Amino acid sequence: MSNVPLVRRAIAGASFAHTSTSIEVPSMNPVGDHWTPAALERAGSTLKALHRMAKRPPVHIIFEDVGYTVNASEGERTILHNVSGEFRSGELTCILGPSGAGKSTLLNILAGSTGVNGRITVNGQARDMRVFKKLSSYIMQDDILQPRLTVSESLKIAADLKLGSELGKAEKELVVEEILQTLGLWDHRDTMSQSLSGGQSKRLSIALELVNNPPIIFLDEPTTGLDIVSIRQLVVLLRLLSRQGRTIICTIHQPSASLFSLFDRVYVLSRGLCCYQGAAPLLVPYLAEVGHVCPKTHNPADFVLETLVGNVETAAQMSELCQNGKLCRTINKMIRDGRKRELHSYESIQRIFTEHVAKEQLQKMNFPTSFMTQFLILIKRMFLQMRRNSLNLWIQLFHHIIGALLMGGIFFLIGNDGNQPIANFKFCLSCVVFFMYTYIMIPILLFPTELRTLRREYFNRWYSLKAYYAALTLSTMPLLILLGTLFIAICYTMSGQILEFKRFVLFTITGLLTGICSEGFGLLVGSTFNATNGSIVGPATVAPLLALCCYGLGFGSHIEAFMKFLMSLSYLRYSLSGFCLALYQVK
Ligand SMILES: Nc1ncnc2c1ncn2[C@@H]1O[C@H](COP(=O)(O)OP(=O)(O)OP(=O)(O)O)[C@@H](O)[C@H]1O
Repeated sequence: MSNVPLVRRAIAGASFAHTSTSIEVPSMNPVGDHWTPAALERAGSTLKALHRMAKRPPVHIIFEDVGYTVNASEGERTILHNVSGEFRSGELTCILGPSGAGKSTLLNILAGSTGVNGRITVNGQARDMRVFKKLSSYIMQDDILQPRLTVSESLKIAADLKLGSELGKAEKELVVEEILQTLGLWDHRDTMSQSLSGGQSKRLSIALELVNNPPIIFLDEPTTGLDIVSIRQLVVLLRLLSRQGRTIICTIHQPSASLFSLFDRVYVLSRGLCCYQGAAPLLVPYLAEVGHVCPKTHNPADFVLETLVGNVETAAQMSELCQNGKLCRTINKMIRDGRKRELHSYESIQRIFTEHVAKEQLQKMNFPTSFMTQFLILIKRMFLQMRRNSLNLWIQLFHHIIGALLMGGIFFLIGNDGNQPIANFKFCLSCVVFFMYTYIMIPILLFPTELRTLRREYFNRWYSLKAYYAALTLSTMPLLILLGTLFIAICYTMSGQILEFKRFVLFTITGLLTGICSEGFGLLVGSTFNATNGSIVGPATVAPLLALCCYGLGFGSHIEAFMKFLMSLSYLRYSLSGFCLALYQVK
């Protein structure tokens, strides 16, 4: 990291544009060491460097009378009752409240969920989701990282996808280095994501979204599953990032007293009502105003939650006092800091995105990179992960070899025996069943896990679904072709079929096409159901297709029109015909 200058004073003020008196300088750095001179220099320099890279304008969100209703089994249910509030750039805000209060719902709405009443403005202008999506990142509670990529590989791929041609290769590498340093992941840059600890994984999730330097970051329960030390490290890190002008909003469960004081702004929700909004130190006096005096030795965060859970009336009372979020309690110093001076107008944000791109182009350009670039990066990532999952490859290889040997053994040399056409037909049917079940079950079992990563990356506009689907389908193709051909080569020869090149190729193509169609069907099931339900729904759905594929054998031409229609829906029927024609069609 010789290319990153050491600027000690950055931590003390230069890069902390919004430091206010109520907030102390954190006592630990993001990697958990005490603030030794070296750590100060390292954090200061990288923050400054990140700041230099930060070309995004600060963003200030105001929401007014936001209501959200869902259709539940018991009828319409209001989750948010016309709440208001504001989140400012340069501040770390936490949304606090008892379980079921509506915290995640509010966060999702602010991040872009639709079907909401009320008004949301960004820097004083009505929010344009097209622009807002490019400004914000959402880090989910149960983020799944790419398990078989190292930390730096994951970040490089994120940089390639999210920065596109905005920066050159060398600059992207510098950005990756800086982020790794800032987030305390430099020493773990060559560690596989699956081997990271909970805190490190969370930091990597943040690092991945920091690559394109979004001015707004939403985090849903970022501290869940972490120990107290990791939680503190994470919150300190979020605070440091907010100091560079970012708007950081997170939901959180019961922060400790010391952690609570690290937040600049607290937004308390209960029963879908805003009960308090403002500076963390002003919460205790506010509670006293409504008759709930927090004992000196008590954690204010615990106290407010206990008060709200234990007393149904209190939520309404507190909500009335703060006008359901319209009134905000701030410390004078925070206002005096003059956040206005660096708040760009919303038009200026739009200008940043439109200055190089014509408006019509912008409408089409939903993603930072072209379809082809996304496809190439994704397919490379998929191949790399596949290559590293050698156990999976061995299992699939053995499955195909053992399956082929069994099939060849059962139907040994029946292909050349003119007395056994039915046995040969059964051989073809067995091949249909093998390709169908093998390739349906792989995506049903594996895709639900992958789907969580896909949701995060797609929601954060890394790539289009078209590019992902194309890469996913093509990435499995080489293995399918290789293993499918190996399977057919073994059982075709063992079962004594006619050794003609054309017949063998047609037989193989039929098997491979069956596998491809089954994989597509498996993806449909895998993206709709979880692995448990999918492994019931998948086989249960293809069983009728299998029955339809041999229905009508020996009926002659007397098949009802309706059954003919149903039979035509079974892709397995075409597979069976394909196998039989390859073996029996006279040239
Ligand atoms: N689509 C939906 N249908 C029915 N109820 C819903 C729906 N979405 C959310 N809810 C309900 O709305 C309430 C608020 O949910 P939300 O996930 O926002 O709570 P939360 O404050 O984040 O809770 P927790 O801290 O436990 O995660 C909950 O009672 C939840 O059951």
